[in-house]
Amino acid sequence: MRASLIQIAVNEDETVEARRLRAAALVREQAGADLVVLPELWTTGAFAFEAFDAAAEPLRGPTYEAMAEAAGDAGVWLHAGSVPERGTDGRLYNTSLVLSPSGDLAASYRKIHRFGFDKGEAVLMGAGREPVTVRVPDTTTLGVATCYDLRFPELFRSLVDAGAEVLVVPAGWPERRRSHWTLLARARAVENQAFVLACGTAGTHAGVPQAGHSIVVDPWGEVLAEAGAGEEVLTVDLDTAKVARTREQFPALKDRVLGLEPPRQQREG
Ligand SMILES: NC(=O)CCC(=O)C(=O)O
Repeated sequence: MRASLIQIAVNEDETVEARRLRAAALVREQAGADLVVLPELWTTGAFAFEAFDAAAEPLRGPTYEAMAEAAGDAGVWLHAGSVPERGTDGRLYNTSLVLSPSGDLAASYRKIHRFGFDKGEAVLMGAGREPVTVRVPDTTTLGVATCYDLRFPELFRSLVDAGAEVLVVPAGWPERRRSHWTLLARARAVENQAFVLACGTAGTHAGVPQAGHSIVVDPWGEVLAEAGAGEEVLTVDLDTAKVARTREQFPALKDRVLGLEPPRQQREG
């Protein structure tokens, strides 16, 4: 499977509409890839909280339309990153879109773990409740997660339990915590014996410099490719059969012990 991660720059001197056109052109340039990935909330920037409301769109809104056309022209599966979705309940959600080469909406995923503690996304957006996998015919099963989700291993385990072999993580991760990004991407790959494709943004928006450094990790935890800090397309050929080989040769996933008792508190002294 050839995967291309588009680490697009999100800067405030570019309008949402201009960036959408640029992203569509970048997707078209990836013809020949099997899977193309864009980052989290790349229309506004993940930290541009004040922009979410004005840029919010329905699931099949302008970003879906533009990306469906681009995926169709390129003949690729497209994880179009996430958009600020205005749900039919009127709430905002951080929603990822996965499109087939014919432009159909193959899957959507509302980010489960919202970032910001008691500020920003955590208060402005609703939380998703459902982990999502999507089958890419003739190749593999993708498990999807978004940015801050990377810190919650139980979500990834549920994706693996549902058959995921390639974990796709669009993000808008800040430079300030870049060491966590790399470490967590590798940890999720090793513990789940799966590929991790983690696609971040470049540039600076809302005063938050972005880490870039999109990364592709194999099921053994080896880094197959890593981007720099600027706008870049990272293209990697994945030997997807390596997932089954790794799980067979080092069957740690089979040694899981489920349904543990609650921790017993030892009496001190
Ligand atoms: N957009 C995000 O989810 C940011 C996550 C983040 O900055 C962190 O986990 O650290």
